[in-house]
Amino acid sequence: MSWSCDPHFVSTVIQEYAGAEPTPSDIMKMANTTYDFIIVGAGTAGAVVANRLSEESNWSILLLEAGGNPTLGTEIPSLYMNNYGTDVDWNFRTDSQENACLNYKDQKCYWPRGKVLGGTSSINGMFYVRGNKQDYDDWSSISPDWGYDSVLEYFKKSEKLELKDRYKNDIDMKYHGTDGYLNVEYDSNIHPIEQILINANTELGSNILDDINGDAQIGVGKAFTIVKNGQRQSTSSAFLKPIKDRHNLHVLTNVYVDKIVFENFTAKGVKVILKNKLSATFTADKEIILSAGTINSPVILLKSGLGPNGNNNIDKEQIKFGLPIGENLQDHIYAPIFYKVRSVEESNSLENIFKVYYQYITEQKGPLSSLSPHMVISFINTTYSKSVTPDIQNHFIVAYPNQSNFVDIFGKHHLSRQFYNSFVELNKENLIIMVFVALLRPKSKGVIELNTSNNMARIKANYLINSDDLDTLIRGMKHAIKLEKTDAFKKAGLKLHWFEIDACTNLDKKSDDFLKCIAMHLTGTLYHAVGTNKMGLKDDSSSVVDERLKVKFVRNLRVIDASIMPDIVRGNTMAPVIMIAEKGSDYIKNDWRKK
Ligand SMILES: Cc1cc2nc3c(=O)[nH]c(=O)nc-3n(C[C@H](O)[C@H](O)[C@H](O)COP(=O)(O)OP(=O)(O)OC[C@H]3O[C@@H](n4cnc5c(N)ncnc54)[C@H](O)[C@@H]3O)c2cc1C
Repeated sequence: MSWSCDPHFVSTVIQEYAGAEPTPSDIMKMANTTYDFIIVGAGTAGAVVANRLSEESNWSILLLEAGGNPTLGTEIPSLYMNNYGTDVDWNFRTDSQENACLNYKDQKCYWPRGKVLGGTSSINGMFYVRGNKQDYDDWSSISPDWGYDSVLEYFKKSEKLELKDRYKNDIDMKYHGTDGYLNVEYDSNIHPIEQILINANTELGSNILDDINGDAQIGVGKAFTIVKNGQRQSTSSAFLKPIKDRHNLHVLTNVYVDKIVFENFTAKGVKVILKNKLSATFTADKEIILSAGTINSPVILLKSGLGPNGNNNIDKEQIKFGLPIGENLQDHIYAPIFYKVRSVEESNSLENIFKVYYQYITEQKGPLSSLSPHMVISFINTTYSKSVTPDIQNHFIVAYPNQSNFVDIFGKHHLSRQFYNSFVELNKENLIIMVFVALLRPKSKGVIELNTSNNMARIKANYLINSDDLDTLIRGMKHAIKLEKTDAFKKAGLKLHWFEIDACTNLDKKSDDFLKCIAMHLTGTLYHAVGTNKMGLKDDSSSVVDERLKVKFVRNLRVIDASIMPDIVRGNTMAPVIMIAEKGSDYIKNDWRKK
């Protein structure tokens, strides 16, 4: 194909991180251009794939994103939860749950997802955690290529680890890269509250981990984050911004991809819908890569007619295959345990707010620039303490007195008024620590379906439908309750606090039934949904993509994002998605360089 460069659309228009929003005449012009590759979704994975494929200067790449450009809110680390419910959030809600989220409006759980360049890496909590070695060794039954030793090289490839001097000797660089695009930071300053949490966890038997992504995972420590000089490093800022001068990459924002267009079982292009409802088709000579995430990648495949029963509302001429698209949905849910201590520390006084913003604007330092004091995490195994694979992960979230943004956040989740009001009341004169006790390997699985009334996703999360999951959560909650008896918590005056939940009021607080009730009513999610386009062996009828991430039964179509995970990893999911994107890009390069 002859590739001529249109200066209006070259990726230089990203300027900082800005993609171009096409006008109708741009679209007509571009729709007549055939690209080598089209990537759907400039999110966590899509931005990485766009970078790696455009390294081949004779390939032309079109990256399409439904959302717009990053905002101030997406760039300031400690404001990340303030993005919930804004224009940069898809704002999904699950179907009503039977066993979970019972204290939320209509028993629906809220699922934020990034609708912006960088996708969910632009609105997430920035924790850089890779999971357990065993996770990947289990995936190696699909192909040895996915075993830990192999994927470690891809984790390292994207990473640029920044270490403060005093930590240099504590980190084994065998596990880390220093030349990648993604700045990963280990904040060496330990906040006094973080120190209390580390001390309390060690009293309960946890080892201190200097490196949660190193040799061992079980223990307690501070997480690494994707922050650089006090600013978020989304995959947009890390992987797109530095290559804005590459002329073979076009990045378009506010373009919604509706479906894949096939000819003779071969993916040929994508049909898109613009903000003004205009539609157009872009074509690709080599491949289409779906990186629209766990919810929307399956939706696009379902709308394209590849799902179970060929899916109802598909044009008659579309091909029908019956792949198990949308199944195998897994997520990390948590039950919260609350601690309180009376405190006069006032973070919300006007004077303090001015000081904090001024410090951030002038120096990019201070409370807005990092996730401290929320950075401690711990991994435990609740049945066998010497195990190397955890079943519970704990996050520790701190609310200073009168911390109004937590209240906003509960509001956006549609938690009940009763809970919301009692949290505000308690938070007036108390610092609150929320221990999010998260289940790492849920047996309950959900499904993403196509809602034919609006052509959007229908999320059947099915949380806690397998009773083993509740049992594991309860063991985790009991562990978190033991923190109250530690010297570290006693010295700090931290006391367990149970919020009144009507359905649980009459239960004995020491009973499993009470803990079950709390877990089912105050369920939260770490927002780690994965697995809806499962990777599997060729003859595995429960899988959608093969070990090279190609969609089965068709040609020139791949999925590269969180949806391909066969089983959820035992840790946060962003770093694994970036690894998957690095690896998937190499598969594409190897396949097409040969031709
Ligand atoms: C609030 C929150 C906090 C989190 N915190 C952490 C954390 O601290 N650490 C961690 O490891 N993980 C965290 N996660 C999870 C992690 O961020 C995600 O698992 C990961 O980013 C998913 O990457 P992805 O590429 O699969 O999808 P995404 O990053 O969501 O990318 C999908 C992209 O496709 C675009 N898109 C979707 N549909 C279309 C369409 N039809 N047409 C065009 N474009 C489309 C989207 O707008 C988006 O840009 C968090 C998630 C959330 C929501």
